[in-house]
Amino acid sequence: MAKLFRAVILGPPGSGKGTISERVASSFGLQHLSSGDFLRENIAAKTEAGVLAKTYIEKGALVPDHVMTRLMLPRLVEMTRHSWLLDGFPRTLAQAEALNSACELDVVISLNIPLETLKDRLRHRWIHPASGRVYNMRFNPPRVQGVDDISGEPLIQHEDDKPEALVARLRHYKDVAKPVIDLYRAKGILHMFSDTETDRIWPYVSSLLSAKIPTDLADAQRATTH
Ligand SMILES: Nc1nc2c(ncn2[C@@H]2O[C@H](COP(=O)(O)OP(=O)(O)O)[C@@H](O)[C@H]2O)c(=O)[nH]1
Ligand SMILES: Nc1ccn([C@@H]2O[C@H](COP(=O)(O)OP(=O)(O)O)[C@@H](O)[C@H]2O)c(=O)n1
Repeated sequence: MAKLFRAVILGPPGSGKGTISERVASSFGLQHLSSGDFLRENIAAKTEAGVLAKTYIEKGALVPDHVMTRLMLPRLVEMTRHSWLLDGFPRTLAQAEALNSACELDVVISLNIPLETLKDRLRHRWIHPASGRVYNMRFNPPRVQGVDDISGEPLIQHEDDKPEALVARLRHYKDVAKPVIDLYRAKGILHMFSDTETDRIWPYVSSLLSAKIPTDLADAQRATTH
């Protein structure tokens, strides 16, 4: 079997992790696992972890490490046979250490986006809750205002994208992320991208992954997509 590829994308809320992850998934065939989407699925399904997580997310707080790792590590075990890109997990040093003991990462992509840009984007972010599809009323608006392009269902704004929760989230992110970034830098797998536009970052991410993804894996993916 071809060697599997493991990547993580780090960045503050609104930095474009979800947007870039979707491009990675469609260009390189990696499975994209968004911890935010997975949490929202658990909240919608009222699982034990979901009910607990909801109380934190509504306050703009992080879900405790033991809840996150208990949710995510079993999900990763289900994806053992796939190459994947993790988005939103790990968020803290404790989560990064738990992930370390479960698997070895090949690449960490870190998005470094100015604070004003983040605030501006999140204010305009709307999602389709059933699918997790993300719109931005300016960057990628839906074809019909307020309505999902595919299902025709109404779009909503996350509780945690509303102004009250937003500022607390952005402030907290930096403190918590720094040791995670330092850990991956020390391991020599960190790749940092700084810009205000996803479209300018994407070509660099794409060429990094083209260089890093093992040729036999890329060949296998080409064979399945053509
Ligand atoms: N204006 C603008 N908006 C962007 C850009 N990249 C992503 N967005 C939007 O910004 C919001 C946050 O992006 P998302 O990928 O959800 O970020 P995440 O929170 O890091 O996963 C979404 O509404 C995106 O559509 C960009 O380059 N410019
Ligand atoms: N590892 C994680 C991931 C998400 N979360 C929570 O879930 C929310 C939504 O996650 P997300 O990844 O969709 O959103 P962003 O905060 O990246 O925009 C976060 O704001 C956190 O409250 C967490 O506590 N810990």
